[in-house]
Amino acid sequence: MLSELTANAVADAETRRAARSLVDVEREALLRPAALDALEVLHPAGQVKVIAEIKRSSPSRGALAPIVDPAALARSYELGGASAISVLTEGRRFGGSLADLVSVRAAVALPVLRKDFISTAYQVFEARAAGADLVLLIVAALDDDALRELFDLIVDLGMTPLVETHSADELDRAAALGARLIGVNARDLSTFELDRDLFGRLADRFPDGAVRVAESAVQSAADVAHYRAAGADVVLVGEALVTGDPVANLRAFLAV
Ligand SMILES: O=C(O)c1ccccc1NCC(=O)[C@H](O)[C@H](O)COP(=O)(O)O
Repeated sequence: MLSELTANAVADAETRRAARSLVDVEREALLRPAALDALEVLHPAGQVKVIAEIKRSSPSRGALAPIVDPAALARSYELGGASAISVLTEGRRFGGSLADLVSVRAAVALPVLRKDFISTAYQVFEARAAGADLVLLIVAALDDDALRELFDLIVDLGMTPLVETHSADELDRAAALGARLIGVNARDLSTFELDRDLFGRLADRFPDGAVRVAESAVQSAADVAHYRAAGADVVLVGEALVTGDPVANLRAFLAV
């Protein structure tokens, strides 16, 4: 599933590239105002922080919510106390787009994450051109050379890589990169199985000084408390926010 999602994302980026060349996208990326400092915003604090996700549908759950106005949802997230917004820009299985990211960027003052299956420099330049401050890199989808190249490009463009892992070996690879914002996704991206305890089992392997992000499987404040007790600085939440009351849920999560 992960290799299919990544291959589809590359094919879709190639289609966009036929209309908008790498040179054009690079120019747009370099003309953008500087990215927000997501590491400063997500820095560990006395309270857990939330990255709130715009997620219309998913391979594991199908349609989740008919989000007609992602900018309005992002403003609700900001009102509810989210520290950053994740925008799923993958179109085929998640129903997202770069247009969603552009409208969210214009609507909020928070850092915005491009959440997609990134494996080419073109996709990174697209992210910055659309106004992203953070870009997701999924360790399982990239070999070490690609991971290094994309990580360095994201940093060179002034953005922050969120390096996503799902095993001890992947966490070690993220640490070797020098990643300072590292996620452990409870969801196995190939089988869709959820393991809320994975974060806790890997928590000791995070490098010193890294911001620890627990991704996926938050349905309630109790789940946030579970991740927090295991050492999470930040939780990344999608489904529970798009299917429930985003402001009320965020406030409940932040009260943990
Ligand atoms: O959500 C999926 O079904 C999925 C399947 C395959 C690859 C990625 C997938 N989701 C991306 C994410 O990691 C989540 O959207 C994100 O962590 C939020 O998860 P949740 O709060 O459980 O919606």
